Amino acid sequence: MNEHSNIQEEKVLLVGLKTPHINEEDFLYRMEELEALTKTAGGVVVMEMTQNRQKPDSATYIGRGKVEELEAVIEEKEVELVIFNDELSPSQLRNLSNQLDIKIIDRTQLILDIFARRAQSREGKLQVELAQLNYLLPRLRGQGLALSRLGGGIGTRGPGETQLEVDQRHIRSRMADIREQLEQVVSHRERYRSRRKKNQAFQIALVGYTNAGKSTLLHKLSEAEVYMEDQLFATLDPTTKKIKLPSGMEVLLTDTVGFIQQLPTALIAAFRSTLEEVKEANLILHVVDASNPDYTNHEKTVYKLLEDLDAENIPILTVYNKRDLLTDDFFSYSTGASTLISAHDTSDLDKLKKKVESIMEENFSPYVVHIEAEEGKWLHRLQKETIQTEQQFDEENECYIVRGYATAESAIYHEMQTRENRGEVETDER
Ligand SMILES: Nc1nc2c(ncn2[C@@H]2O[C@H](COP(=O)(O)OP(=O)(O)OP(=O)(O)O)[C@@H](O)[C@H]2O)c(=O)[nH]1
Ligand SMILES: [Mg+2]
Repeated sequence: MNEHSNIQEEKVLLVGLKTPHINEEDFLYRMEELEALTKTAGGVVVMEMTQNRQKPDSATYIGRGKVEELEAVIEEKEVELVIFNDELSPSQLRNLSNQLDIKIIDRTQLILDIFARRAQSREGKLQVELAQLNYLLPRLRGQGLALSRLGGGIGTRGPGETQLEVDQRHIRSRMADIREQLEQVVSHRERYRSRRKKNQAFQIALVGYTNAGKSTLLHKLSEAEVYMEDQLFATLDPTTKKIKLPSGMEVLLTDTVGFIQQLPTALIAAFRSTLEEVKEANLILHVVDASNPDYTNHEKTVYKLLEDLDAENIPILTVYNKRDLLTDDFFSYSTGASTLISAHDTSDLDKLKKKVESIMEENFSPYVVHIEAEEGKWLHRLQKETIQTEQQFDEENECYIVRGYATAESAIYHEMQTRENRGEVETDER
C-alpha cells in the first residue's frame, strides 16, 4: 500500500521562533524534526526561517517586520506552503493567512495530517478525525481558514475533503457521532483483550520513537506482512503477531505507534487507548534508532511517556537498532538490559530472541516435570507455553523428564501446581 504517490510535492518554508526559555540545542532539534515531519508528509523544504524573540507576537506569532520579510521570501522562492514550528492560536493563524495569502499550517496540523494518512484501523481513523475536528472547530470563524480551502496537499487530508461547507454545528454533531462509534470500538477491543488475557499468552510490546524500526522488527521476527516505510509514523494501530522463541515458546508481539516529542495534547489523549496495550505487556522492547544523533533525547521521550502510562514497572529490554548504520563505536547509557542489533541482520535477530528469552527466564520460575509417555498433548503444551530447556526420556520409568522455566502468571503454571500436588511435578520458587 502506498498512499504517498498521489501527494503533491509542495514547496515548503519552515518558520521557527526561538524564545529564551528554550535552549539552542533543543530548538535546532525541533526544527530538524519539523523538517523530517514535512518530508514524511510529502513536502519539499525550500527554506527555513527563524526569529529570536522574547515571546510570540499575540497577533502574528512572529514579529511584524518578520512577516514582511516572509512575504518577500515566499514570492522569491515560489513557496506554496508555510509551516510554523508551534501551535498557532486561531487568531494568529487567521491573521497570517490573511496577510500572506498563502496556505499556512502549524506543527499540530502537520502531525494530524500525517496521522490521518497513516491510520488504518477503524479506531485509528476515528481518533484522528476527532482530533482534526477538535483542532478545526475554533479555527472556523472568519475568512482565514475556510473549510473550502482545504482542497489538496499537506494539511488538508481527512474529513475536510468531504465536508467542504460544514458549519460548526455540523462538526459538533459529527464529533458526537465519532465518540459514540469509538465507544463501541473500544468495548470491542476490551473484550478481545480480556479474552487474550484469559488465554494467558505472554505478551511483548514494541515501543519506541517514531522510525526506530519497530514495525520492521515485528515483520522480521514474525515474517508477517506489516506496513512500514522509511517515514515517520508508519504505524498508528497496534498489530499483534505470534512469534516463536529459540526454545519453542510462543509469545505475542505487539507493534505500537511511534512516540514523538511535543505530541499535540489532543493526540496524546486520542492515542492513549492504543498505547494502553503497552500496559498489558509482560515485557517491553524499547526500540531505539542507535544511528540517530538524537537517540538519547528519543529515549528520554519514550521513558517519560511510559511513566505517564504507568508502565514503568514492566521489565524493559532496550533494543538499540540500526547497528549497520553506525560509523563509530556505540556506547549506551542505558542502565538496564540492552542489546545492539540490526533488524536487517538475521544473526542479530537470533541474538535478540535469545536475549528476550534470557530476560524472561530471569523473571520466570524453574520447573521439572515427569510426564507419562502417552501424555503427548501436555508435552506439546510445555513446549509452546514455557521456556523448555531440557527433555529426556527416562527408559526405566517410561516417562519424559522436562525442565524449563514458566511464568507464575500463566495457566500452564497453575496446572503444574495441580500436578505437583499429585507428585508429577516439582516447581521451585526462586
Ligand atoms: N539500515 C537500517 N534500517 C532499518 C533498520 N531497522 C529499520 N530500518 C528502517 O527504518 C525505517 C523505519 O522503520 P519502521 O519499522 O517503519 O519504524 P517504526 O519504529 O515502526 O516507525 P513508526 O511506525 O513511525 O513509529 C524503515 O525504512 C526501515 O527499513 C536497521 O536495522 N538498519
Ligand atoms: Mg511502525
